[in-house]
Amino acid sequence: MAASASDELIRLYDLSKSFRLKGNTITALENINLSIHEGEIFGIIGMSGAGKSTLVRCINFLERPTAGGVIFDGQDLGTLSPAALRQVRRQMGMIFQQFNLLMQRTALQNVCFPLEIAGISGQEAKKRGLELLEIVGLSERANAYPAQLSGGQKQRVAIARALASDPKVLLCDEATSALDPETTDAILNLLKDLSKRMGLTVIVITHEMRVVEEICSRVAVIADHQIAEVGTVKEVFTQPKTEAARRLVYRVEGDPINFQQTEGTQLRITFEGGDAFEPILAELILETREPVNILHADTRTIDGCIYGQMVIQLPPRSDVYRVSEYLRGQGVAVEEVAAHV
Ligand SMILES: Nc1ncnc2c1ncn2[C@@H]1O[C@H](COP(=O)(O)OP(=O)(O)OP(=O)(O)O)[C@@H](O)[C@H]1O
Repeated sequence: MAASASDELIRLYDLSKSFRLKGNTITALENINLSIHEGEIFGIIGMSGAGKSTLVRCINFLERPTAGGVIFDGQDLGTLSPAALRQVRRQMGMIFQQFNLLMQRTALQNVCFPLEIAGISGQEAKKRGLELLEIVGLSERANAYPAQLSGGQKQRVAIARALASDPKVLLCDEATSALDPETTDAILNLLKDLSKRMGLTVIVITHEMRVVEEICSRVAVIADHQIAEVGTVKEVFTQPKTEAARRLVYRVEGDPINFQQTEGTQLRITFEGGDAFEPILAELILETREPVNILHADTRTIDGCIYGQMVIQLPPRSDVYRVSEYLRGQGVAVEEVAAHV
């Protein structure tokens, strides 16, 4: 669904950021233009050093852009007084890879901290803090100290704390990068749920493609400090247009496959949104009685549909025509990439 201009929560315009370091100028971001809509989960991906963290810190003006600016909910942050900027920042929660909890305070006290700073009374802050811990599924650990919590639990506390000021957007800087895959899934589900239930806009900075696949609706690829590509996750992950996006999405440059030395015939199968490949291959083997060997697979499941490529090998003297026709009949594109007898 196309977003209307009124859906826009954040606009970055002509934004550049450079740092001065020992007489040298280091460019972190160059001429970034980006619009983020209310209620969406937006991913920002890029190689290390591309400028992702700087971008997120410019969004909430922890870093002031060197040129261009940020419009948040209709207000140009560069024009605000320090007090007005502090007010706006309260609408932008942030979570980090290392959680950044206060170690001498319990989970509940951590969540209450921003409420107390905002002048809310102890009793009221405690009540709200407990509600927030309930929302993130951690009520029973309210009195535990961070050292007594697992990584996933610490991140839940950090999320509850970030939600305390009732923000419009949650900025997540590599928020799941220190977590194991199972805990990552649990945190991603929580973020998805919060976005859906509270209409929260979430911006996810990550180097993990699967995080973007799992929760984001749109994604921007940053390369060499600029936006290389922006689009829906489906568009960017299935048909990356730039080399930078291809490198990230496929994790390789150019054509990743070279199995010229392998015996038999190799077929490249391209999936463009059909059902999972396991049943297709199982049926293929049953139907044609050919022993198919998977040489390479780089596929992704998005919205329950499969995209990407796979190279299969058939032994010498196989009925390649029959196998190809069977696969085409299942709606996948097939192309012979090598044949050796
Ligand atoms: N405070 C700073 N002073 C000087 N240079 C900086 C500063 N912050 C970032 N940079 C530089 O800006 C560039 C972008 O850094 P940034 O941390 O935004 O990249 P990143 O994409 O988040 O990388 P990573 O994934 O490794 O965290 C890098 O060259 C970095 O060294």
